[in-house]
Amino acid sequence: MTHPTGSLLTAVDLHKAYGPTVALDGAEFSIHPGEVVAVMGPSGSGKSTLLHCLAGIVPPDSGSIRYNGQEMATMTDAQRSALRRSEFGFVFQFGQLVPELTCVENVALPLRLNGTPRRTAERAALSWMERLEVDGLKDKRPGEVSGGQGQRVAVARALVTDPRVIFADEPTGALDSLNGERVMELLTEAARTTGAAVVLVTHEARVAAYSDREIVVRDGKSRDMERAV
Ligand SMILES: Nc1ncnc2c1ncn2[C@@H]1O[C@H](COP(=O)(O)OP(=O)(O)OP(=O)(O)O)[C@@H](O)[C@H]1O
Repeated sequence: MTHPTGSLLTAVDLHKAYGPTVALDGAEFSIHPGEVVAVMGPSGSGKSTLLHCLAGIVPPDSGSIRYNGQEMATMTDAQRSALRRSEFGFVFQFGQLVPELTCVENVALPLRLNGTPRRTAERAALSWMERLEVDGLKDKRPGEVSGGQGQRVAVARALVTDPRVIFADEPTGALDSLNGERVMELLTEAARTTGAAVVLVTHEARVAAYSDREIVVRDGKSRDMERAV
């Protein structure tokens, strides 16, 4: 298997084991700029491991991952973490907002970590919070907002650096269906306006319906599903 051309992020023949547990067993992946790809599959099939490998958080035991044509394994740790800070955005199941910071400080955090001055960072953060309809919560702390509101704050934080790829691991997993759908609508709409690609891990067909394409992971192996509609 070779890397497909024209893709932004590709993985070929990924293997990863945790001790005796095989998490990835020859998984493949590719995503184009601006594409929303849902990674589906049963619990324990290797979805999160695939996402962590693609994002350069966990190194695979073997196989190849390329971002923008560059082999991830040949990057230094510093290069990989710079990539995560500037090119990638992350949304997890439980927002993982910093409880001590206000919502606007949380959204501004990735820019602050990249060295952007506070005022500029918070101005950009607020404009993303407006788009995610949570600007009214700017001075509240994560403990004072609802689950759905917190996830929208987390989506704003993932988008604030204008990433090329957004990794979303069960972003609606802790939400009721109405809130979940709103988060998905806002996330995919925002990604389409900025041209970011979205890697969306979910086991819910309703959430995957927001994607352009689905990949099913089973026992660490992946299969590309052509969407009928
Ligand atoms: N850090 C780890 N240490 C040990 N085993 C792990 C670790 N991470 C994942 N695993 C194991 O690897 C396999 C794949 O896990 P992974 O979390 O990738 O699956 P998943 O499809 O995302 O599951 P879920 O839908 O339940 O989140 C599972 O058997 C899991 O127990």
